[in-house]
Amino acid sequence: MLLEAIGLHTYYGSSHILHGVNFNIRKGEALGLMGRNGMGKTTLIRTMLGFLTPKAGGVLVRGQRMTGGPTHKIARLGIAYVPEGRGIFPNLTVKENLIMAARAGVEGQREWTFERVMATFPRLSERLTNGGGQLSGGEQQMLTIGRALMTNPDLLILDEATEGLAPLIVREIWRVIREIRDSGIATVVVDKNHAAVTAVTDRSMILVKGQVVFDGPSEEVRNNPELIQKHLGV
Ligand SMILES: Nc1ncnc2c1ncn2[C@@H]1O[C@H](COP(=O)(O)OP(=O)(O)OP(=O)(O)O)[C@@H](O)[C@H]1O
Repeated sequence: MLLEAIGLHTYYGSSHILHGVNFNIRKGEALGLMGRNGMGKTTLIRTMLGFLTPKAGGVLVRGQRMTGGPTHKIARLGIAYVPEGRGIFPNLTVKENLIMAARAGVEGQREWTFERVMATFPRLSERLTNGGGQLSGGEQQMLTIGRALMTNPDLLILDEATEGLAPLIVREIWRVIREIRDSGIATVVVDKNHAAVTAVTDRSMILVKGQVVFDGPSEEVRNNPELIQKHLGV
């Protein structure tokens, strides 16, 4: 198992957000994490990455106990995170942003090179000498994903990667997510678009008020309009 959470209870101050959440993902698996606003998706991710320490429950990364972090050690175990909003260096060029992030994966793999990232994001290859801060929102999102890929992760976690972007860019991001999945990197995709999520993932989880109400094949979500209406519908 790449990443596993057992019985997580996470709080912000006195608000109890996660109520005994179990989570797991294995190598190469593509998992959709869904639920309406405020149901705890980001809190779950942030707890598993060590940014938050749960009051009860545990986090295992590659079978090692990593509850509460440290986050940099979890990242070094091959877990890359693309947070909501963006994480780039605005004063560095696109090329510098990418090169700075480069490293071999946990098993020494270097499949995601600068050249491969360029081939995946042709748009970025036209902006190499631009500062990160000069890019459009969509391009910044691509650069954030590109930086994550440069670390040759075994698991990539994408939190609302398409949020607020133009339709054309959104389509391109979904294409890239598919490509990443097909390259064998495990992915956790958090997104409001359940049709798109279930189309690119094998398995889906649905959170309601900090509890897992569904964990099963994405196909089952796709074919169950009632489930969608009840837990995901607007
Ligand atoms: N830093 C914080 N301090 C206090 N409460 C918070 C904090 N961050 C989130 N919350 C609350 O925790 C709950 C879960 O939020 P979370 O961001 O995990 O939900 P989410 O499912 O990711 O939704 P969204 O799609 O809105 O990001 C919400 O009620 C939110 O208001």
